[in-house]
Amino acid sequence: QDSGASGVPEITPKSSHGRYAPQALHPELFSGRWRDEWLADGFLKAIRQNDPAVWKSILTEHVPGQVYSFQMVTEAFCEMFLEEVFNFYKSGLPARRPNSMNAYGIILNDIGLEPLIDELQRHVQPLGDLLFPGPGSCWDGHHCFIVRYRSGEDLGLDMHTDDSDVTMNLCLGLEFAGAGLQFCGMMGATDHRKHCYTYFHKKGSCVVHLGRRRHGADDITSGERLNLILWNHSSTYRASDESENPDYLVEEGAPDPVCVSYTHDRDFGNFKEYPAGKEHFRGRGWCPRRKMEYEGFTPDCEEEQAPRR
Ligand SMILES: O=C(O)CCC(=O)C(=O)O
Ligand SMILES: [Fe+2]
Repeated sequence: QDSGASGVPEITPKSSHGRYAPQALHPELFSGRWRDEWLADGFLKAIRQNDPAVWKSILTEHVPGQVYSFQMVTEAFCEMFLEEVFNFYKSGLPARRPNSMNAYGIILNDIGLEPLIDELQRHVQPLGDLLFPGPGSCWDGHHCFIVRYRSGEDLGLDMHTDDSDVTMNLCLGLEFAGAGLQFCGMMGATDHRKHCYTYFHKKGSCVVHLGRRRHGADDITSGERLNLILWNHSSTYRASDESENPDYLVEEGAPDPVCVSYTHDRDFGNFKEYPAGKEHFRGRGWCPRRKMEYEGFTPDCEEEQAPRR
């Protein structure tokens, strides 16, 4: 966790489970039932008819077979949900941070929203089956959190892969500029660090991708952005050989600068300047894996520490 970094609030490893709901502004969010009027028309129709052709009709395919988006909720829902999130921040109740990379987010299960997210996962399960049979099938768990970006706090998110089988990333608002979501290759593929697509968030829209696809968010250049991130887990898939023994191939060439990660990469500094406050990551990366380096690879640091993975 980044708790040592300056300006980052103290992280309390406790949750506010059960303590927040009684002071909620919108108790209907805590009932575990999605109201029809919260959902975008097409998404509601797809849930009701549950026909692959209807699901397909609501999707935009950004990267063939890999990155999709659809309108998930209404703008009114986004506003109401964020009112609740801001009310939680105001309550001063403790919230664990979603992961080491998001210093200002909150885990939704911790504030009593698990039933709502359980139902959301049931609603999107047919889409998982349709788009990504295997990682998108038999979901039996999730990790769901809010990410928040604004001036003086986090602005963007370093390149990474998710601890998720299929990720859904829903933009809730507010108003912002910048913040392209950059997609690169799959973990372990020859083009893991080659750019493939830049997605621009739209309020109420949800982008869908495999957790193992490298991605990261450009800095916002103004405004404030909050997204709901749903990491869908399938223990059936995780027990499969494909998931347990994934291929890892030699990188095909030098990475695209947009795809490098200061947290994970051994050659970041050859392509970009380490951001202020992140210099301590130099020499601590693991990517590319040893013996899997592209021709001409050199680390950005003479004294690399032992690989962590
Ligand atoms: O900020 C975004 O849109 C990306 C967030 C993300 O990739 C994550 O939290 O894992
Ligand atoms: Fe992510």
